[in-house]
Parts: sequence; structure tokens; C-alpha cells
Amino acid sequence: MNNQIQQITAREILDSRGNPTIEVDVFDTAGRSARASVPSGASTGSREAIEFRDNDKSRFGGKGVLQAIEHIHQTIAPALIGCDARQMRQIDAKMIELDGTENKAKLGANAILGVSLACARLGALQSDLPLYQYLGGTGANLLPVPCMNIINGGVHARWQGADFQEFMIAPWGAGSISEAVRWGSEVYQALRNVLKEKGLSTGIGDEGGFAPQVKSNREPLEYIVQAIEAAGFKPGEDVAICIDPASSEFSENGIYTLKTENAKLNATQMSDYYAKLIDDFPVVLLEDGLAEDDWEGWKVLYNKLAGRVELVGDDIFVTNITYIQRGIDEQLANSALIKLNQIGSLSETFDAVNLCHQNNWGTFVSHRSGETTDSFIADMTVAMRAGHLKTGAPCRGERVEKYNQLMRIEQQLGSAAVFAGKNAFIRNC
Ligand SMILES: C=C(OP(=O)(O)O)C(=O)O
Ligand SMILES: [Mg+2]
Repeated sequence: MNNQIQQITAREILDSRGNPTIEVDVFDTAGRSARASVPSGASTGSREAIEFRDNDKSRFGGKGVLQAIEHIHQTIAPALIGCDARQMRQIDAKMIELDGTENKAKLGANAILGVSLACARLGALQSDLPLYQYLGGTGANLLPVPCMNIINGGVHARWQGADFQEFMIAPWGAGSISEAVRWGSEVYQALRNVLKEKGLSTGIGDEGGFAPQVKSNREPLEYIVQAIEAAGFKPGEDVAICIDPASSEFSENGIYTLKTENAKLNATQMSDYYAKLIDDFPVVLLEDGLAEDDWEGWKVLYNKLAGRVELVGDDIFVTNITYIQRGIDEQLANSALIKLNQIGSLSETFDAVNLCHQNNWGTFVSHRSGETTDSFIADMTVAMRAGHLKTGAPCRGERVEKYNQLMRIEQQLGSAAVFAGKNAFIRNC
């Protein structure tokens, strides 16, 4: 009886880019309440669920965050009041039915997701369990490798630096999440000095990484290797590198334009370009190496690189089982990026993760470039045994809150905590 939802209140708050987003509070009949908020991307896949935002009105027909909030108050809340907050699947199914579209275009994916996450948190509170255990069971103990984006490029740096969007470090040789976070922050601080010595800017991009005006996409990798060494670690062995070029952003009709290098490459040439980077640098994961609509190109990329690195699909799969299943059937990647707001509900995100794991694919959990201080994805990553996550640089409150939450979980688990380490990364032999 006391687990019934009594009230749902949504409001507008600001995200890390200073744009409006949604925060939701859900109250139960026992007087308990839980809160969640919703992030937003900049390099969004075209097949992502539709969110109502104010910063891109043209794309979403002028429907802003306030309209999504109105949908929560006028349509979603009346339908959910009286429901048991612990019934995640029924709650999500009800909202999806109320929406009635393929891509949540009627109520807004941000409206549905905010309620979905706040209800899950309330369910955890009602069950007297920490969120990661509520979602993942009492056996949930796998702490992920934190992949920290320490050089930002592409749209996240307003195209002033590298064409590639994200250069991440993965301290996979550490013995625990807290050690990995410490190693990552030491490399980040060392990188600041490396950039300063080269006379490059140490201003930061959307995800807290530095955004230097480099002349190629190799340059950031050179600086990162120098920073890893300067911090006292062995590149590759202690700290590896992951990249997300977010190539949909610089491709058109199968041609990829690298402005910094004055080059125009097709999918085969891009695959060779990546192969050379992987020869020369300790890169262990490549996300969105090719564009969201270049399904044929992805096969070329897979055949060249799947034995050497984890090949993650972000824009191409958009956390949607329809596209992930196609990727599995056509064998063109070995991992999917997992972003809650690409699909717009917690249960559908679980479906995507389960599909990947059933097919021996990796799952790489991700924040968005426009974030809030909500640390939901930290608990979710542990619950899903995803093994690795990316949530920006070890800098700025909205990014470090996720890493900090993982360290809290590790402390709570004590000797039961297991750090995912190198095993988290997929490679097809
Ligand atoms: C996190 C990413 O960026 P955004 O949130 O801008 O899509 C990404 O592309 O993986
Ligand atoms: Mg991406």
C-alpha cells in the first residue's frame, strides 16, 4: 500500500551547458520521495528518441522543456498515481503506451525518462537497498573501468581543435576503481603541463577535457602518451586509450572530412587510418569510427579491427534493440554504447544491455555531453555489469559526481568489490 505513487512533480533546471532540462520528483503514500534529472547530447544520432529541448527548437517543432514538463503533470502523473513504484517495467510500459509513437515524439523522451529514473530510485528507497543493488541484485559487485575524456574535440570544442570528439584514458591496469580514478586524475593533471609546455591552450570543452588547437588527430594521442609517462605510468599496460571520433559529425555520403589534416577519406581509407593509429598508440576501444548510416563501411572496419580493439556503436545503434540486433546479425561491431536518453526509459535500456550480453557484445555506458549532477548511471553501470563507462574528464562537478559515486559504492562493497580491469574490453580473436 505504502509503495504507491502519490504525486509526480517536474521542473526545469539547467544542465552543464546552461541549457534547460528536466528534473523530476516522485512521492509515495508513505511520504518518501526520489529525484532524477535528464541529460542531453550535442552529437546526437538521428534515430535517437525525441526529446523536447529549447536549444534546438527547429528540430523538435518548437516543443521545449516546459512542454515536456506539462506532459508529465497533465498526462503521465494522472496515469501513474496509485502504481507501485517498484514495478519498473509496468510503469515504463504504461508511459510508452500513453505516448503511442515509435520514438516518444508525443510526450518527449526526456519526460518519460525523468519519470522512469525517479520511480526506480523511489523503488530502491522503498526496498531499503542502494540503487545499484536494487537494479542489479545483491550480487552486483563489478566496478567499471572509468574511461575519462581528457581531450575534447569536434562539436564538443566548437570545432576549434581536433576533428575527433573524444580522447579518453582507461586506467585499466589499476587494482580498484578508486585507484583508477586517482591514476586518471594524475594523468589529467600531467596533461595540463604537457599542453602548457607546448604553448597550447588548457581551456576545456563540454566534457571537461582540454580543447587544444591541434593540427591533426594524432597530436592529442602523442600528448596523452607523454602525460601517461610523465605521471609515472606505462602507456598501454597501466593506462590505455579509447577514442570516439563521433564520425557522423564529419561525414557526408560516405566521405569523411578531417579538416585539421585537410583530408577526405572513404570508409576503407578511414579504417586504414584507424589501423595506423592503433599500430602507433595504445588504443583499445574505438567508438563511432564510422557514421550512423554507413552500415557497409562498418563491415570493412569490423573485418580490419575487431580482433584488435573493442568496436563500439553509438549513433548507429542508439541503445535501440532493433539496430543492435541488425548490428549483431550483420556482424559489424562487438559492443554498443549505452545511453539512457537515446531510447528514453530504464527498462528499454536494460533490454539493450541484455541483448548485447546474450550475444557476447560489450556494453559501454555513457553520460551525455550536456549533463546534470545526477549520478544514476554510476549505479546503473554496476547493476548491469557493464565493466566500463565514460563520463568525461576527472574535472567539473557533473562529471566527477559519477566517478565519486563509484568510489562510494566500492567502499560500501568492501572486500566484495571487483574491479573490471582489462577483461572489460571486448576483442574478437
Ligand atoms: C557522449 C557523447 O556525446 P553527446 O552526448 O554530445 O552525443 C558521444 O558522442 O558519445
Ligand atoms: Mg559517441
